[in-house]
Amino acid sequence: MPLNMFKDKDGMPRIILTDPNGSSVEVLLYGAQVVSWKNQKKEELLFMSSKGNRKGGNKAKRGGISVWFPRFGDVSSVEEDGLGRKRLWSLDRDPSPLPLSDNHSSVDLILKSSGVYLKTPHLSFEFRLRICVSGGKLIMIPRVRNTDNKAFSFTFVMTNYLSVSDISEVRIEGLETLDYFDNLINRSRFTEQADAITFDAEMDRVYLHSPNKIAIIDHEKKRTFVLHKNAMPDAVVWNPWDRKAKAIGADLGVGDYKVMICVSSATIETPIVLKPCEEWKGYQELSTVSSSYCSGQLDPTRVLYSTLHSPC
Ligand SMILES: O=P(O)(O)OC[C@H]1O[C@@H](O)[C@H](O)[C@@H](O)[C@@H]1O
Repeated sequence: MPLNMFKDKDGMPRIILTDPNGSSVEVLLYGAQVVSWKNQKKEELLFMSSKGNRKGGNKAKRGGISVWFPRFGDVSSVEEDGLGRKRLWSLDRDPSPLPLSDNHSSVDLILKSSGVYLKTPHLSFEFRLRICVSGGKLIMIPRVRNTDNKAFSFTFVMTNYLSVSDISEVRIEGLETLDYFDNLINRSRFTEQADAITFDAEMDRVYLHSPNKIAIIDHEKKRTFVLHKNAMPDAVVWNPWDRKAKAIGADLGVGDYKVMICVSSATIETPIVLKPCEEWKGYQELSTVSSSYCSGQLDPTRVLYSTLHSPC
């Protein structure tokens, strides 16, 4: 299936995957960041910042999908915090044993600790990421292997910046009644009381033990994103709203917060622990359905708890 690899104007290797129905995904090898996901009609489904690159040695723009590994938001270890997004990945020439099926386009990437420069070199891992577009769905399968002779623990987040028409018209279903840490109130723990999550101010929450399907409903666009995940029990919901967007400044446009929502697959509360040679495998699938699937018509048992049929 078509895979087009080229260098962009900054000399950065990029890959474009196109599936038979015309959907496409674009990936930067720097940080293994997905910077575009387009449907058959060539509409962009991911948000990318209208401003320049991030600060602090990260050569990528804010937006798309990127992975936080081996630490998420860990101020005690700036070097390890989001390490995977600050390095150049390689094509994985030996991606077995994941099976492949027809009608998809995929790429396998790898980041090895042996190729990663650290001031405090004590990590030993192989991080593989399969990115696949199939029937318009964007599937990402991360795998982390401990290549050390002692146990290794890590937290993991797959940050999904979704493009929405107007954040005030967005509703998230699947997180109601869950406990969450509120990052805006010193990570205090609360229980969600609302029927669904809606937005009228900054939000930065880690929902715990979330179901494996979450619906992000864009009323104005009459489109619902379905986030389907496995082995990542938490979900981060983030929108900076106007004040934080201004404070972020350099890599986020002032009005960008209105047309984006971050809903991320995560494992934060309980870090993953791998014994020597053990491997962890996650799964994330993003798809869209039309508004017939929107609020009030969501069948929670069918939608939120249905099983996965991965083509990748
Ligand atoms: O830095 P990313 O991956 O774009 O994540 C989006 C945001 O997610 C939030 O949860 C964090 O508190 C922010 O600091 C972060 O910027």
